[in-house]
This record gives sequence, structure tokens and C-alpha cells, in this order.
Amino acid sequence: MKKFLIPIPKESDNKKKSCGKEDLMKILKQNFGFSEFRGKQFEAIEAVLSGKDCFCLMPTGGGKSMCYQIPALAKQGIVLVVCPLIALMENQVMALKEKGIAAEFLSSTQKSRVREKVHEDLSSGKPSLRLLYVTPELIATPGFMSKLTKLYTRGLLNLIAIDEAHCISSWGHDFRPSYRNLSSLRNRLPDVPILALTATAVPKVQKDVMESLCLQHPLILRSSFNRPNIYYEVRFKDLLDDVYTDLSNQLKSGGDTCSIVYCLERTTCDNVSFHLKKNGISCAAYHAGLNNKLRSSVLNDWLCSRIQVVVATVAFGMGIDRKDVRTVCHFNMPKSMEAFYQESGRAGRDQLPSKSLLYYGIDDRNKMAFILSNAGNKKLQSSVSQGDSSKKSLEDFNQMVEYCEGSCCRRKKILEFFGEKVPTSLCRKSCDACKHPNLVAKYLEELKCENGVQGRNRIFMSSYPDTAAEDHFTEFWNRDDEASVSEEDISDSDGTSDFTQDLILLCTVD
Ligand SMILES: Nc1ncnc2c1ncn2[C@@H]1O[C@H](COP(=O)(O)OP(=O)(O)OP(=O)(O)O)[C@@H](O)[C@H]1O
Repeated sequence: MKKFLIPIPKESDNKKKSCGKEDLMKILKQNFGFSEFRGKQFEAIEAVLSGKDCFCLMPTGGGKSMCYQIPALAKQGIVLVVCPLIALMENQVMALKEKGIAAEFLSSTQKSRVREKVHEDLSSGKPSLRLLYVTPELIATPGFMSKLTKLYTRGLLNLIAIDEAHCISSWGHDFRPSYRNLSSLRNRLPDVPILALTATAVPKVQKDVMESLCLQHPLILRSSFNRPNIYYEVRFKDLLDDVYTDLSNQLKSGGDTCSIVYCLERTTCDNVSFHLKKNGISCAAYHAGLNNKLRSSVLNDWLCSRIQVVVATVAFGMGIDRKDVRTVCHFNMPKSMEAFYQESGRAGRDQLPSKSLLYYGIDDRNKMAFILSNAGNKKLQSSVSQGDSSKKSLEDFNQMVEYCEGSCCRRKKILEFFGEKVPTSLCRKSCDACKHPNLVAKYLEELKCENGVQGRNRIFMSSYPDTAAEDHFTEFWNRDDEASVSEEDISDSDGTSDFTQDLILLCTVD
């Protein structure tokens, strides 16, 4: 099919000219094959094309990329896309190139010849590129900023899209210090509209993102966080005879379908994968402890359906564009509701019925509480603000505990966390608490009797004597020290993004 691009306007009217809905629909249809804009896509596209800043909150799989990809095709010039992960940029650029759209990314993982070609195109009289993907670390380099400024003065920089914009806020669950550099964009490149996109941000983070990026009277588009196609369920490890058999049965019950099982530690990944294989499930472990070759072969096998289940640390998933993940299972507790929402949200991006399973165990809860409270104590000794952020981590974690230990609608709990007031009827019995309320109440009662659910501190103190635990988590503390590694190194070296994620999430303990 012949691609439809808006005819190139004369440079003088480039800024004023904007396309009508019909033109934009044509671009959508002919380049991506879709007949309708989804959710608030059209509003976002229309806003940025008219030069307005826009803050766009859309759930995972909601179609955020289209909000900057369509404007890139609707106007001559370049759309700059800031992305947190190289894998994410690679995937998107590859998919766009397959559609015949001129897109590139810049990172030190590329051969210098490829990078030079991109720079040549950018400096040419009429760049052919439409979308350029970069990391926030690159934006901070003076060389790249001066190239951007040149593009800007030539009137060729049409839009700056900031993906995963919640990473800019230290209140968010994925704070990435290098995202702070993006605050300078508005000063350096005034008049270029900024589009901030995220799937997960509580109201406080939303405000922080908009202020940090100095958005000017932005159009704020918020879609509901509800993922109606995901069924939410908590399973109680302490009440199961054999958690591995239970997990295997759960995964088998969905047929031979694509799934992700998240674990806290690398050794747990290996262990769970071993048991699932023994129970006849085609799966493999994936974590930063494996060499690059093995990791990419596991990833490819999973992407091509040669294996059905990948058992991974939380670093796995961001940037992996598989829409038909039917089950996302947390074998250990996530560290916060935001993290849980984002990770479980990797299920059902094709909008088909999918499942979020969370295996809740008192030992897991105590272990995480120990890690977080110990982090709090250590940080409190070094600085008050770090101590505050650790206190917040503990509060975030407690909300996750409430999700697991509560008997009310799980969906309502998630949506209320994000500030949405919804009736329980919205769930339509698509969580265990709404579908089997008596059973869930019975399980919680049993759990309370067996473990003393309310006696949190007491259980935790008796489970983890201080000195042994200190030793156990030594690597965890050492990793914290490694945070001082140059951010550019982190962004541009293979596998380190995995590490950064591990570090940010304060979760990977080996
Ligand atoms: N208007 C549309 N009609 C149909 N499908 C669409 C439309 N827009 C996007 N999609 C499809 O929806 C899927 C999710 O889109 P996209 O990857 O942009 O979502 P996202 O919001 O960035 O998700 P995530 O937060 O997971 O990165 C993709 O397969 C995309 O092709």
C-alpha cells in the first residue's frame, strides 16, 4: 500500500499548517492499518500539531506511541523521542522501519558508521528522518544539545515526546536521575511543543512531571487506569500444599499461552523455572546473572513462541513488545502498587482476556519489609531526604500488602490508588474478591490464624535475626554504591539498563 504523508509545506508555513482529522485518519490507516483513533489519541495529536504542550496519561497498551508517530508523519521535520531504554528504542525503530517510516535511534551500542549517517542526515538541507529516538543521557551531552539547537533554529524540530515521563519524578516508582536533565529542554528549545507520556503516575507525580518539564498550559489528557480485560487474583502461598504445582496448574489452565513470571531474586527465577519445567511447562529463566548470549536466546525463544513462559526479575518487560501475554504472575510481591500496575499491565496489551496472578507469602512480605526498613535506617543515617524516600518506599510497600490482605475488589483498590473513584460494579466479577468473596474471606481468615497477619513486626523480627540478614543482603548494599557509575555509561552499555532497573527497584537480592 502506498504510504500517505502530508505533502511537504513550504518552510514558512510549516509551523502554521495543521492537518484535519481526515488527513490524520488517512495517515493512521495507510501507515499503521488502523481505521479509528483509540481513546484520547486524536486529542493528543491535534494538540501537539497545533503547537500545544500535552500531558498524556494512558494505560499500558493504550497506544501512546501513536500520539507522536502520527505527528511525525503529518509535518515535515523531526520528532525527537526520549526513551529510557535502548531495547525500547530498538524495538520501536525496527517496527517503524518495517512500515517504511524513516526512524532512527542514537546510542553508543550502534556502530559509529550508523551514528555518523544519522548526524549527516540531521545536518543536511532536508533531513529524511521523521523520528529520532534518544536516551535522556544523550540529551545531557553538549555535543548533542548543540545539534538539536541547530535543528531547532532551522525550524526542523517539530515535537519532543518524552516516553515514560514519570521517570522524571522522584515521587514516582521508576525515578531516573538522568530524566532530570530534560528540565533544560524548555529553556534551550522554547516553542517546541513537549508531549509527556506515561501509563502510571499518581496525581502528585503528574504535577511534578508537568512542573519539571515546564509545560506551558498543557492539554492534560487522562484515561482511566482500568484494564477491563485483566482478571486480578491473589493466591496465598502459605495455604498451598505446593506452590510450584499450583503455579504450573494455573499456567496450564490457560492453555499453551504466553506468560511472564516475575521473581524477586535471580536464584528464585532459576528455581521456579526448574520446577515449572519438571511439571511440563516450556519455560526459561531470564535475569542479569545470565550472559548476554543466553539472555538474548531466551528472549528470542519467548518472542517467537519457542518457549511459553519466561521466569524473570522485574527488569524484564519494559520495551518488550509482545501484545499477547495472557498471564503475568508475581511469584514474589511487587514493591509498590505502581510497580504492580505496570508489571501486571504487560498482560493483554492486545485487549484480549488476560490474567494477573499474585502469589502472596508472609515470608516474602517480611523479607521485603526488612529490606525496605533497613534501607530506611541506613539512609536516615546518611541524609534526611534519603531517609524520607525510604520511608515512602515502606509506605508504598504497605499499600501492596493491603492489596493482598484485603477482601475488597482488587480492581477498585488499584483504581483508587491512582485517584479514581469507581463503583465495585465496574469490576463485573473480574477479580477473585468479587467472583469468590466467601472463598477469599475464608483464605484470609486461615492466613490470619496460621501466621498472625496483623502481627507484622513480631513475625518479621523472629524470621530475620539482624546479623544474618545483614550478611545476606551485602550484595544489595554494594549495588547501592554502584549507583555513582556515570549515567551515560549506564544508558549506553548492554545489559546495564537491566541493572539500573534492578537498582531502582531495590529488589534484586542474590
Ligand atoms: N488506533 C489504534 N487502533 C488499533 N490499535 C492501535 C491503535 N493505536 C495503537 N494500537 C496498537 O495498540 C498496541 C499498543 O500500542 P503502544 O505500544 O503504543 O501502547 P503504549 O500505550 O505505548 O503501551 P506501553 O505503555 O505498554 O508501552 C500496539 O500494538 C499498537 O499497534
